[in-house]
Amino acid sequence: MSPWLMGRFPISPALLVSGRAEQEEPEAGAIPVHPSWAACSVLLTQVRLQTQTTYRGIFDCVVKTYRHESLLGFFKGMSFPIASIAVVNSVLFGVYSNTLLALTATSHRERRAQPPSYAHVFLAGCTGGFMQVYCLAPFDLIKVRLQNQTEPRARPGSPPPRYRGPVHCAVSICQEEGPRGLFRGAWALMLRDTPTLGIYFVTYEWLCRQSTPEGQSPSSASVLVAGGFAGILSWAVATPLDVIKSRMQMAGLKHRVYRGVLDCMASSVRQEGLGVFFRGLTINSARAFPVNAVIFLSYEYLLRWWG
Ligand SMILES: CN(C)C(=N)NCCC[C@H](N)C(=O)O
Repeated sequence: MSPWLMGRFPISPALLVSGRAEQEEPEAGAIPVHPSWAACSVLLTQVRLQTQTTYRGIFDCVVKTYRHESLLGFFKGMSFPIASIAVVNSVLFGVYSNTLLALTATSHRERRAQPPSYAHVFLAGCTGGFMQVYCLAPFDLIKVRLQNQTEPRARPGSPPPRYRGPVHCAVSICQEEGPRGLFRGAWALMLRDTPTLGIYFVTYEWLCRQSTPEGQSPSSASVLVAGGFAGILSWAVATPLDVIKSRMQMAGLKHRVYRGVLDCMASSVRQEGLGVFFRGLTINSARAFPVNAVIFLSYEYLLRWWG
């Protein structure tokens, strides 16, 4: 067994009380912890909490998923986001940098001596957010559909899940809902990402400037902290529309028709109250810090090498 799998996350109260965390074979209630599992489970839990009403919270969702679908259940729908992450982030950061270049006529290097105005940073961030929607929308839809499949792994005699994998999911959506079906929820995604990515880059710039002497480049620690907080703040603002986006993406499958973003908002609030907008907020914010700290550090290093 890999050393990572040896670290257990003892879910059952009996294990917590007895402190018997080190056991030979995983048993119901004890979830093996692995970094990749942790990352995937966060994404899956977030999507399920936002679109399904059967879970009482993060803990309940993790335990039920593990019991019904085993450890592999947490990796559902992950191959597409992993394959697409480089493309989507390149579009976002590429459009952001080039828009800032066009607006300020200064290169990345010159920008430390002549920092761009926050209005320019906001505008460039919004443009990046708007443009990334075109490539993010189909990948995100497929991820949400696959992560919402709660069937356990195929066993002889048990009905197969609706989608057998990402390619089958994409082909089925095209056949059943038309090619435009792949862009279901794209309006909500655009409304989510355009302003929040403006906020994301402004927060990052502001925090970097607060912790860096004038004219100097921010240290790696400043970049990590500023990137992490920019991620948390932008996801906190984005969560209400993230819930609506995920529900609209699932609507085609459930043959549920929303007349638009406002209709989806109104019907979700009518049925579940205002709290619906905050579903997945904790988990979104928790994953946002490490993910965005690393994203900004990579961005800064790449610009220093090539900028
Ligand atoms: C609030 N939003 C939408 C963002 N801050 N987006 C940019 C962050 C990208 C990163 N892949 C992430 O998932 O956090």
